[in-house]
Amino acid sequence: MIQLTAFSKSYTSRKNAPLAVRDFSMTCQTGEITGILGLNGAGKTTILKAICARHFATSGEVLVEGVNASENPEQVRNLTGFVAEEPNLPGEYTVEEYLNMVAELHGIKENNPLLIDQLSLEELLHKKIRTLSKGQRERVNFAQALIYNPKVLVLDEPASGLDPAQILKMRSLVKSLKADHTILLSTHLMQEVEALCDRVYIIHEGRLAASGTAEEIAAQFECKNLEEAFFKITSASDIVRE
Ligand SMILES: Nc1ncnc2c1ncn2[C@@H]1O[C@H](COP(=O)(O)OP(=O)(O)OP(=O)(O)O)[C@@H](O)[C@H]1O
Repeated sequence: MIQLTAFSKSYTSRKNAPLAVRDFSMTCQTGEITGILGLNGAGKTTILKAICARHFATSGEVLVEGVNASENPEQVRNLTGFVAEEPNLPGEYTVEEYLNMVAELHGIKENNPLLIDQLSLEELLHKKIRTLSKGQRERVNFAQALIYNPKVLVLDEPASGLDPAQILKMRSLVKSLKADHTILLSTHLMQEVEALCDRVYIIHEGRLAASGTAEEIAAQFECKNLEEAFFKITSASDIVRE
C-alpha cells in the first residue's frame, strides 16, 4: 500500500520557492492498479520519485507498506520497483550482466526466466545496452524493476517508446502482477488508464483535481467519460484553485 498525506515538494530550498506539487494526498491499495493522470509538467514524476525515495517531501508524509520514505529510504527502495521515464542504464554492460548485477544487489541469485520471456529479452541478453533501441531499453528498464519482485511497482509512462505489440505484452504483464502488488502508473494516455487502472488521480498544476474510478470522475464532472472530464479539468484552472 502507498499513502501520501498532504505531500508537497519544492525543488529548491529557497524561502517561498514555488511548489511543484502542493498538498497532495493519495492511497493506492494492494491488488489494485492506480493511475496518476496529468498534463506535461503537472507533477506526476515528482510524486513517483518521492514514493521510490529518489527524492523527499518538502512537507507531508509518504508511506510505502507503512515505511516512511524520508526516514527509511533504503528500505523503501527495496520495497519499490521503479520504471523511470528516462532511465539511466549503463550502456557498457550487456543486458544479462546488468540484470544479474541488479538481482545480486537485492540478494537474488538468478534472473527470472519467466520475466525474461514475458519481456522478450532472450535475444537481447548478450547485447550491450548502448546498442539497444529505445523500446528494447524500455523492456530492460521494466526487467530491472521487477527482477527482485518488489511489493510495490511504480511505472512512469510505461508505454512510452514501446510498439503496439510490446504495449499489449506490457499491459498483460502488469495485470498479471496486480493481485499481490501495489501498482501505481503515471500517464497522459487515456487508453492506458482505461486498459489498466482501477482508480485514477488527476493532477493539474501540482494539485489534486479529481480522484475515483473513471466512471465516478466522469459523473462528478457531468461528462460522458473520463477523457471529457480530463479535458474539462485541465482547461479550467479555477477548478483546482481555492
Ligand atoms: N529537477 C528539477 N528541478 C527543478 N524543477 C523541476 C525538476 N523536475 C521537475 N521540475 C518541475 O516540477 C514540475 C512538475 O514536473 P514533473 O516532472 O513532476 O511533471 P510530470 O507531470 O511528470 O510531466 P511530464 O508528463 O512532462 O513527464 C514542473 O514544473 C517541472 O518543471
